[in-house]
Amino acid sequence: MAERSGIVSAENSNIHLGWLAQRCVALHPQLARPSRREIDTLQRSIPPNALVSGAEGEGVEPLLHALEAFFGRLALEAPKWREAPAGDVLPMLALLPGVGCRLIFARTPEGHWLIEGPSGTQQLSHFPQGSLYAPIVAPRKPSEDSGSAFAMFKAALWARKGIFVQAALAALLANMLALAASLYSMQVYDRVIPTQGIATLIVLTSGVLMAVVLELIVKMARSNILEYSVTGMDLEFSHKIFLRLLGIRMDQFPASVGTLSAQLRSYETIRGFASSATLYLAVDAPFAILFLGVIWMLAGIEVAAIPAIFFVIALTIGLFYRGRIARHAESATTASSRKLGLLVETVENAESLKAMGAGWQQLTQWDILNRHSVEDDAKIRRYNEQATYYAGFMQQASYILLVAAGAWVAATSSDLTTGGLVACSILSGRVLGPVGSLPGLIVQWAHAKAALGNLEKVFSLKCDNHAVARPLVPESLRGDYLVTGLNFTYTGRPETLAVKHLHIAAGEKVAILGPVGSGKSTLLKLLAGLYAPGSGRVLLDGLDIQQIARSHLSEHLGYCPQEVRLLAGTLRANLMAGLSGIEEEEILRACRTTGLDALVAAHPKGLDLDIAEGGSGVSGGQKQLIALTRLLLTRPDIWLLDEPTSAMDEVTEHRSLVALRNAVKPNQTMVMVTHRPALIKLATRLIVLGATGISLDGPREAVLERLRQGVPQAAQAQAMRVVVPTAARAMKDRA
Ligand SMILES: Nc1ncnc2c1ncn2[C@@H]1O[C@H](COP(=O)(O)OP(=O)(O)OP(=O)(O)O)[C@@H](O)[C@H]1O
Repeated sequence: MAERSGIVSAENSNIHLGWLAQRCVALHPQLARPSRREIDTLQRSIPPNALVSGAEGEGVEPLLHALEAFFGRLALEAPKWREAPAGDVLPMLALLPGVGCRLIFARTPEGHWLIEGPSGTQQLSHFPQGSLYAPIVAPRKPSEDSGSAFAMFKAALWARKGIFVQAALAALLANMLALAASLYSMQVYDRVIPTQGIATLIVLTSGVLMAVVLELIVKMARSNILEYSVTGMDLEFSHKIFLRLLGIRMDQFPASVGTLSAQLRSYETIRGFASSATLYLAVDAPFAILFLGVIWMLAGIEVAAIPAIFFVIALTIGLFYRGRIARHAESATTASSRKLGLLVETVENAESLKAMGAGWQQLTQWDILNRHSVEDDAKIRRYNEQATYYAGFMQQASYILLVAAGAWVAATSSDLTTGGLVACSILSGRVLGPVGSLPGLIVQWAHAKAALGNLEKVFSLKCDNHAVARPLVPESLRGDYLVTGLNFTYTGRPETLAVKHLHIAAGEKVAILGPVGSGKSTLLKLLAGLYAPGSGRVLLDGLDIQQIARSHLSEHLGYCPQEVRLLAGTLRANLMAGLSGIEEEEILRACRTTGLDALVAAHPKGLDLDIAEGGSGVSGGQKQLIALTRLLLTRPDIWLLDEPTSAMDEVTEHRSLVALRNAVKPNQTMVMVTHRPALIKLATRLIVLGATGISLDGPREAVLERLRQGVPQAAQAQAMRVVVPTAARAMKDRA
């Protein structure tokens, strides 16, 4: 990276990431525009003095980091900063001290630079000293790693092909140098001992020692090169896999958290295989042919044939064990994933298990799974040992037979000298050496293959904005929903929801009612774009919601889940999750509105009170208060609430409803799922779900009246028993 301390002067107000994003997308329409919140977060990470004079580069690092993240978010190639503009790679991004962040578009025939900023275009004859420039380059082809785990690994290896070529060259050199040792022995036996040539011995020994030292250096260098690239791959993989996890569409999420985490961790096994020393030994295997060639030259084909035959036999035995080892490795990997799943489930539900006295069931399952994985491991170990013993036996037998054949050739003809025989015996060890490492390699390969299969399962899950090349980022969202021909089914379940036609106009306040399990939450998740319908469409403002960028939906849609889960950290961090630039006073104001201030005031740490993973240590009602307060802080355009007050007492619920009533603007759409009569008061329209989809839909009073008169289905009537009379009474009271 270029020297940066030269960047001085100017104001941060001249760095407009919003404008820059717009221009970049105009230049490369295939780029996905980041959401306003993402841009805002990056903009805030740039200190005010990022390009300010006298600060001697202070603030420049965060600016460059922010721009790097910005380029990454746009899927542009990382900026490669230069100290001079280049006419042949325009347009370029320019950080101009005293001017700001600009785009250089062209150079006029008079030699002036045409630059563009948020307030328009201008010409500059020269740039201020200390400016930095980076070309804006979109990737030549979309990243290949989105399809499968294998494609991701392949792309990462391909990107580092230069390093592997270097490693292969180092292997070639190391093996050529290894030849020197065997040829040295030959010269000592044939030339030095018969002639007592001590001077020759000293020269030869010095030469071969140098060769051996060189071999060591080359091997160390090779190992360092590979280690460096493996570390880089490791960071890349873990980042991409986590990103993939974050992108999985919610209806695709596997039911077992433990199994999913085990699958995600599989990459560690693959990484272990890629970085294993045994793999590097395998690189030496092709050189066996070189050594066989030298043996052939020194002793003839009959001697060279012996290590060649044993090489083939050892290889065949290794491959024979491959299938067995692979089979057990696969089932051991599956068992270990399921063990982790069971472990996570047990820890998460420890309280319920204890209360129900069902711990022994988990223990039985644990023991069964454990037995499977221990048996598989034992079998793999046994096969590995057997294969290793066979390989060792092959090496010894090859050595003995080679010496015997060589001695026979030497005794019956003058084609082979004693020195030649010694050299051949050393080289035969080199031929069979890599085969000795084969069993270990097979075991690691089998585990890596099973792990890859596991990871592939995660990669086969559909992501948000699945198959949408360029997710839409509309300027605003009004909240006009149109659902047509919708069908939704959870994997392995009967159809959960069918909605032929549903229109919710922008600004409507809708409550969804219905019996337990009728699909209310599912419908809300479909309206939030968290789930994609199996068939039919959910249109938001006339756009297919699945085509709107997920980050954009998260920014504009306030979704409050039925079961609130909190993140490990502080209360403040939970209230601010995904948000930035919110002042403490604003947080406290929101807390006062919902009544969360009581929790803040009761704790000596206030907003910094610690929250454990999943939110344990906070009551159900408090969790809902936290979720609601956070929702108020996000100031969404559309409100989707799934039983937001179900765990609250009446007073808290009343306060929350007042807060909601004040926060939701008349032109904003609000859809609530509820069993609570109090919440219905906020709605002007009620939708009742039955077993077959929407059974009633209309203005609140009309629907309540219908429900009181007689409900279409018995099950529905039961669900309405609580809601209807109380809500109707409440409305009568009001009237
Ligand atoms: N993740 C899931 N995997 C499989 N089936 C599910 C899943 N979530 C819900 N279901 C099933 O889908 C149906 C509808 O569930 P949903 O949560 O939408 O109902 P609901 O009307 O919101 O119920 P409740 O009033 O109890 O909250 C139920 O039969 C439920 O068992």
